[in-house]
Amino acid sequence: MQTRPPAPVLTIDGPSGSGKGTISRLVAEHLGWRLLDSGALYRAVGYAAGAAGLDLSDAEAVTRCAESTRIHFRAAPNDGETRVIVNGHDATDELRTETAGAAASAIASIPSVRKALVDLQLSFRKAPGLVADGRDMGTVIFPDAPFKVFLTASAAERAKRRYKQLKEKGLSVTLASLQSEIEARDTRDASRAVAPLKPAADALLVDTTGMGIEDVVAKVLAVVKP
Ligand SMILES: Nc1ncnc2c1ncn2[C@@H]1O[C@H](COP(=O)(O)OP(=O)(O)O)[C@@H](O)[C@H]1O
Ligand SMILES: Nc1ccn([C@H]2C[C@H](O)[C@@H](COP(=O)(O)OP(=O)(O)O)O2)c(=O)n1
Repeated sequence: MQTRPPAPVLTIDGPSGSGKGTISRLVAEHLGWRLLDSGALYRAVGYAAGAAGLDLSDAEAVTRCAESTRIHFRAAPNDGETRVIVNGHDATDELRTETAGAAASAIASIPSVRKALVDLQLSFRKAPGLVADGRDMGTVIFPDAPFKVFLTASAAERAKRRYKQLKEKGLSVTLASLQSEIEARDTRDASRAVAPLKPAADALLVDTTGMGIEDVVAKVLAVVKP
């Protein structure tokens, strides 16, 4: 019996505000591939743990929460933002805040929490292909991915982008606090023992500081060969 080769994967890793989400969505649309926003899974677990009143440093309790939380993505009508449904509740709005990002980063440093989310992430790999956005897509979850990119940009530029994005969504934030939150999250994500934020050895590094979105998309698409 012939075994079919696994569906191709393009991994897009990088720090907060480097453009992973935006670029992944545009590239997945262009290729007609599926999309995995792995950060949303960590945000969802952080949110569910908070809603249950758990101490986010209680590894056992948060792991049980990661194992039992039901997370679904639902395409929004009219090409709107994909909704994230956590235990039956549409938590999309709650998940996009910096508080949710910090909670996600905290619970993501617990190895057993990461383990609890592996099978769900692997299940997104289906024909015709997958664009996977996160911190460890190219290093841990899909190490055999044929196409890998690592996006970066200066912390100042990433803070500016996030500021504009959150303001447009009507959230009240300051540039200085965003930059220090982003830097604190970078440090925690890059220094944890398991699956730290770092480029895969075979990833193309793209510094997007000063680059427009269309230029980044073109550069990333050039990595994907038929
Ligand atoms: N190259 C770029 N130039 C300018 N703004 C960008 C660029 N890439 C992304 N953005 C904007 O920056 C914000 C953060 O991007 P996002 O894709 O959410 O980053 P990440 O997923 O890495 O945190 C968004 O508002 C997005 O439109
Ligand atoms: N593959 C992943 C994705 C996210 N995480 C953790 C670490 C990140 O700080 C948080 C939030 O990730 P997310 O990609 O949603 O955040 P940004 O959009 O980059 O600000 O989750 C992770 O550890 N591994």
